[in-house]
Amino acid sequence: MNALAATNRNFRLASRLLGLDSKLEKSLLIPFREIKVECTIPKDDGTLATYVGFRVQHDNARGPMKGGIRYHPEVEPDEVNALAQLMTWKTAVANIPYGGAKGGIGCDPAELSVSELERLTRVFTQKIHDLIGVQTDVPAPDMGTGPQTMAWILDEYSKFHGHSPAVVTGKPIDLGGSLGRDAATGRGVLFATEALLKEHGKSVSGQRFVIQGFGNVGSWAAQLISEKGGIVVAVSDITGAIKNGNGLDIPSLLKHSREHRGVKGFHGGDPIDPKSILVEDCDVLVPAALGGVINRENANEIKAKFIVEAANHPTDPEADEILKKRGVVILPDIFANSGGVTVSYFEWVQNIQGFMWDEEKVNNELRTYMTKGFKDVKDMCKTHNCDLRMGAFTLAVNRVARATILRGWEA
Ligand SMILES: NC(=O)C1=CN([C@@H]2O[C@H](COP(=O)(O)OP(=O)(O)OC[C@H]3O[C@@H](n4cnc5c(N)ncnc54)[C@H](OP(=O)(O)O)[C@@H]3O)[C@@H](O)[C@H]2O)C=CC1
Ligand SMILES: O=C(O)CCC(=O)C(=O)O
Repeated sequence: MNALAATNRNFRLASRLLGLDSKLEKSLLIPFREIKVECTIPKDDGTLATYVGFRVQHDNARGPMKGGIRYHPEVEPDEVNALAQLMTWKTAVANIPYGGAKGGIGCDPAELSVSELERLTRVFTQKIHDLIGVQTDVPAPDMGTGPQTMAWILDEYSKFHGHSPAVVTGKPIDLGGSLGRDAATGRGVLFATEALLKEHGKSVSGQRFVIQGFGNVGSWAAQLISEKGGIVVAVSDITGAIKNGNGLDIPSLLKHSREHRGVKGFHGGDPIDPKSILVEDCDVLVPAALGGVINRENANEIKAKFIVEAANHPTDPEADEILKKRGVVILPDIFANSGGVTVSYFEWVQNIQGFMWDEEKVNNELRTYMTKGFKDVKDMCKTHNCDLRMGAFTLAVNRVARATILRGWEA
């Protein structure tokens, strides 16, 4: 099942649990706007190259649409649509005043030079600048993008609209970024995991973790989990996978990964087949890379008791069913990785206020939001006698439906 079909299915299940009117259901599913643009840039060697960029704005009933921009070879319209819809539900679970959007460019950032990436980002921004804005649609980083990408978008957007730091989040601190945003998704994953484990009479300390992906989210999650006494026994990225049953030394692995552009070759563990990372023995599995990686091919082999979805839609519905029957507890993406967009919200608030918070305030507020989010999800699980994914979906869909009804349908 592709990402969009899977996301639509989860939405429809939640809608049925809530007893939503079928017309409202349909209206909540259809995106507000889908943008597709062709971005042609001169490469460093003088030849021209064309890339296709997307921005899907899913829903704005609760506020400006919000979501990352992904640079990855597999970016395609259905997936961007699914990710945009997930952002609508994620901002609603977090209870921050946003709707949902997502964007992406089909490209391999590892094969582009820094100046090619800058040209591509600027052309993309030129094509969408009229459709994004501080109160309309606020992009942020996702896979393959980061603070530098946001700085280029900010600069290009500001040429048309005047200096507008709040038009993107996840910016460099020197351009109005928030302290704590870089680590926020990983820190949110830690807070979410703490809340989940506490519910089961456990703590992070002493639990064995496996993490797929060692980019922004995976590497921060690994660092913060290990600082809390969690034992990270295996990690993978695109270059390979490594394992150490006694726990990987995460600070050394981070240093190695920065110096060698990947985890491959790290001497503090044994290399393993990256394909086996998800089925390695552990207590908590943290997928923090691509979508759809947990599916019917591997769901029966997964050893973890808990799955914390740091990536977006890592688990497809067939795997969800298999894992549920096997008693594996899944903390869904729209709650587990909401720390990133929550601190993006704090960044936007700081930009609008023109006042910078210290990092302690950012992290404390994040903990408050994540703790409240977990309680709200659990309350919905009780109300609807459902699992955590449906708890999160019913919470979100109900909030967005209420806002939509309150705003009215008059033309
Ligand atoms: N950044 C954010 O704030 C948020 C991100 N997310 C989600 O988290 C996930 C990761 O995003 P982010 O950390 O930002 O992205 P990054 O680009 O920073 O990192 C992605 C990581 O995944 C690795 N990777 C890519 N393909 C594979 C593969 N086939 N097997 C194993 N590892 C792979 C990459 O390896 P390499 O570096 O070697 O290419 C890299 O380590 C995505 O699903 C994203 O949507 C969710 C919420 C917020
Ligand atoms: O920080 C943001 O605005 C969005 C991050 C994002 O794309 C996500 O949560 O998937």
